[in-house]
Amino acid sequence: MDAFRLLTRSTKLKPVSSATDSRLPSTGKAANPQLFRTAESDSLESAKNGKKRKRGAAVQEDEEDVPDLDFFSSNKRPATNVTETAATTVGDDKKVSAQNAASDDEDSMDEVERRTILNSHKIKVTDMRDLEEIQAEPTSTKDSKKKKKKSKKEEAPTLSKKEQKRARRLFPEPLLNFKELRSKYKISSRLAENVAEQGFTVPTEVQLGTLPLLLGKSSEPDLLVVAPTGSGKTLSFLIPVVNKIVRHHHSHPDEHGILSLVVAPTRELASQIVNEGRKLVAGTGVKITLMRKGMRVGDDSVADVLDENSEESSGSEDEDAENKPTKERANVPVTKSDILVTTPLMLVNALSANRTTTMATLPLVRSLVMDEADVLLDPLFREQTLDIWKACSHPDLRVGLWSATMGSNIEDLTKSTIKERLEDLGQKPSEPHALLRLVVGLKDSAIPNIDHKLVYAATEQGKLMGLRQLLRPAAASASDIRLRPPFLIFTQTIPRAVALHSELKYDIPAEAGGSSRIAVLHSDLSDGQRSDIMRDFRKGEIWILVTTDLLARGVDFRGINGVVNYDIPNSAAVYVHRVGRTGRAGREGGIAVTYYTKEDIPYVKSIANIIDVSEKLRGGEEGDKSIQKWLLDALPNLSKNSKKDMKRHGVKARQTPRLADKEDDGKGARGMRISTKSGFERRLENKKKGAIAASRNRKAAAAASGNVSDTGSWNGLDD
Ligand SMILES: Nc1ncnc2c1ncn2[C@@H]1O[C@H](COP(=O)(O)OP(=O)(O)OP(=O)(O)O)[C@@H](O)[C@H]1O
Repeated sequence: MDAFRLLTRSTKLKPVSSATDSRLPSTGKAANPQLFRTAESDSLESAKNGKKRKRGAAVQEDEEDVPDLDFFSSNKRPATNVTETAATTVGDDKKVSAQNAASDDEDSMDEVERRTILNSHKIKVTDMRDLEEIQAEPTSTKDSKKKKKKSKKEEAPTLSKKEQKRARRLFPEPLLNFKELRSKYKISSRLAENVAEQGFTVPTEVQLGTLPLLLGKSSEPDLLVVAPTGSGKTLSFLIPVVNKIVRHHHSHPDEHGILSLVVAPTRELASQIVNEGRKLVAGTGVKITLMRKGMRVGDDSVADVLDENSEESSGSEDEDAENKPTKERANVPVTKSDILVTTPLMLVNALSANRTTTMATLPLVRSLVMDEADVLLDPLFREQTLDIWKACSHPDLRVGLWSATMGSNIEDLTKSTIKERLEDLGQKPSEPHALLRLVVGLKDSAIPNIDHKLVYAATEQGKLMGLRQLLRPAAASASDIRLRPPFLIFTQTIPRAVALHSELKYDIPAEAGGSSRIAVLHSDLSDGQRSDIMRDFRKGEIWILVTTDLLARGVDFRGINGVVNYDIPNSAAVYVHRVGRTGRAGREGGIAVTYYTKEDIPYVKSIANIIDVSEKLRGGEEGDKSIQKWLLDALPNLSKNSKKDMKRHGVKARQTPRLADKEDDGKGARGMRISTKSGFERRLENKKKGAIAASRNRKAAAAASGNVSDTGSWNGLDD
């Protein structure tokens, strides 16, 4: 069914060419999910891949005879780790050999090849530690290296900032194709099969860069990753996590408990990660669970464990646990899972009996993944996230922080927390390891494969009219925006999302499915309602979803064609995440429409800048740019304090009516309000009111003079 055609009703629109159609995200996967590449790296990679394929056959044969498990038997990794080799690089990045860690076979690339590939995919890897720390690191087995390091240490103070930067830069071996996961990085064969079953053809940039770092022979680093929205970060952190657990199960068959934690800011994202994880763990013996209220997860002596499979299939365990009185809760079984995926508050509550006791520890956790790490470490979630981090008390814990945006304050916080945690523990990790940062593309920028439309709508009414044009393309001739469902509409607050949904719900014609095609999703709904709406939107039964920033981050609706910022986002980072819900995995043709009004003008510059950078990243002619230089120059800059205030509260006049009413007497807020009745209901009501008023007037007029006057009018929206 063509949703767009139905929505256009009988209006005659220019037929959309199949060429345009085929560029829509909803029409399917992109041929290549990579966002950045050059002809040079393409040919180099295919040359390497060609060579690999030939060898791959031989590797495959070998593997037939080798029992899977051998790869994971307590193999103490060689000491040629990223850290120590990074130390030898000071002042001479040509000698960077950290990258060689995974490349001691004949296939390994030389440094020029690695640089070429990494640079053309815009991948930048940096050792984040202080130079002194890099240099002071305990050495490997070789004395010569020791000597070398010592002499480098002496040289360090003389290095300029630029030289230090260069010294920190690393060029690790990239992953050329998914087969290498097995042939070169020796991941579990079942896990490799599960990856292959997903049918991906080429690794995305973030996979190409991070998987060798996390799976290579070097000591696994702590890792900060900044990579574009929709670029496949989930797979990048899940594959190593699952593989590490498979290996752990073989080396420590008696150790059971939560070995990996994945923390995400929303329930929707956490549940999506579990679904992705389930595809990867099938048949590996690894279990992955979504944290639910009432689950017991801490360092608990209760031996009674809950079988994950039965728990997942019945789906009633959490409700039961929640409803149990406290006394009985002590007997609620401990969840039996290797990977727990959770939102911060839910886990903190579970570990501290809703903040009534000190936090229990999670002593077995070896990997802590923070997805959307910048928001997890933002003031809103920071305390909870840090509590969880510190509750992971194993000295060999590795952390991964992943997002499409990451402020430098997050990097500093990460460094200090890693230090503090080890000091508090009074123990050292069994292997020294690095803290690396990997950035794909330009930090904090929007993906280049979508079209941005920044639309001045002057007033709230203007925005509503603009949106109606998108919903009913009958009037589309007035604008050049053609947004086909499915799409998302973001508002600043829950009441505005609810009101906008009511306003629009009868705008979809009955023959197109009527009001069931549009829904609203926000955090005031019950968990069940939220899951149902997510399911129906994914299934294509809901075409337009009005929501808040609850869905701005992480959620992957593969084929959505666009995003409408009905209310401007509170920050540039939120813009990057919201618009990143379209254009996933390299899909072309996604559109991001942002409306702004008079009140928004002070806040628009940061968004205009993001659009400008994204269009520059995309390349193309100067004339193709949607943000003209004069606009950028004309828009006012926002002070630091106002930015902070905006980030916290959004546009003041759009805050929830009560708060805004208090502060400005309600006048401003009224102007910014979206009616909570649908346009249809309001029209009916106004008609009725008009009819009553008209009849009253008629009676009065007739009584007075026998004339008829028509004063019945309404101030609703034009449509
Ligand atoms: N190598 C690949 N080739 C094609 N598609 C891929 C590949 N890797 C992942 N994907 C798909 O890309 C989509 C986006 O992946 P994912 O949700 O992990 O993105 P993300 O980087 O976490 O985005 P966000 O920053 O928005 O959270 C998913 O549908 C995933 O299945």
